[in-house]
Amino acid sequence: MSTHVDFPVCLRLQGKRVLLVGAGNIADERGQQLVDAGARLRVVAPRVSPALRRLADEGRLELLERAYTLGDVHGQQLVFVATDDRQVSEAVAEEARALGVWVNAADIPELCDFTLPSVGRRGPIVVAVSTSGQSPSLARQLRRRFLAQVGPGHVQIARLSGWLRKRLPCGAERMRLLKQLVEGEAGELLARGQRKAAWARVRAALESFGETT
Ligand SMILES: C[C@@]1(CC(=O)O)C2=NC(=C\c3[nH]c(c(CCC(=O)O)c3CC(=O)O)Cc3[nH]c(c(CC(=O)O)c3CCC(=O)O)/C=C3\N/C(=C\2)[C@@H](CCC(=O)O)[C@]3(C)CC(=O)O)/[C@H]1CCC(=O)O
Ligand SMILES: NC(=O)c1ccc[n+]([C@@H]2O[C@H](COP(=O)([O-])OP(=O)(O)OC[C@H]3O[C@@H](n4cnc5c(N)ncnc54)[C@H](O)[C@@H]3O)[C@@H](O)[C@H]2O)c1
Repeated sequence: MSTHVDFPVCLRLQGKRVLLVGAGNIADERGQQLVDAGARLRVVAPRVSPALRRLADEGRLELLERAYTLGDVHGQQLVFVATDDRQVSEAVAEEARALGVWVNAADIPELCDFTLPSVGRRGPIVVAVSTSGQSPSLARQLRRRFLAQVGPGHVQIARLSGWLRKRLPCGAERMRLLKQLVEGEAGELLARGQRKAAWARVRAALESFGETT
């Protein structure tokens, strides 16, 4: 039995050049997620799903309606392949590897430099479950279960924390305050949906911000 474990990262794809080869069922969701993440996406495929065509019409991705050809990976920073032709996936992965560009081939682990976890989102919170390639079905089931535990209060805490970290100078005092926001009373109140009471606690904490530094 394989003992390897995959290493999780969260990529910041804003403005990055990403190639997606294939534009069918699987590519559909990938394309949407990549565009949402701000990637400069180029899609290459002879058959194109209506959703990907719509994104192209809206100018959110570049569409090349033709088969993959050697050279397509050149200049790209990340590559996804989701075709129904194993030989094409192999050719794309080979070109990517020759150029040192990371590649994911849907459902073909041996061609993957990275795999995709099962992902769910609530605002800025991302729940991602990987089974290191052992059971994608289990990854999906666990992801659904974990995501159900993330409530609107958690999203508010994350957003509030993000807002505060932009405005308060970093340092021990800010760290204490932001930790308190999650672990203390304000966090509990927000998680229970008691926004007004939570805000009162946050305001009080903000008023005393800096007093102990
Ligand atoms: C999580 C998810 C993300 C995504 O694709 O977006 C994803 N597969 C999903 C679903 C899914 N895929 C498959 C089934 C059928 C049941 C089953 O096999 O369990 C289901 C379940 C379903 O469809 O319900 C078949 C399958 N998948 C792979 C193989 C090849 C092999 O195992 O050798 C085969 C057999 C093909 C065959 O038999 O021919 C391989 C991979 N699939 C991965 C990711 C990577 C490892 C993830 C991990 O570490 O857990 C990895 C290694 C490479 C990659 O694709 O990146 C997505 C969940 C979407 C969601 O959350 O809704
Ligand atoms: N991860 C998952 O959850 C999952 C589930 C089902 C299937 N799959 C696998 O994903 C792959 C794609 O499945 P699908 O349902 O999206 O297939 P699909 O038939 O809907 O789409 C295939 C796409 O590949 C394109 N293509 C074919 N030859 C090409 C070439 N030479 N150059 C560029 N593009 C080319 C087609 O134009 C089409 O857009 C299959 O290998 C399938 O086994 C993955």
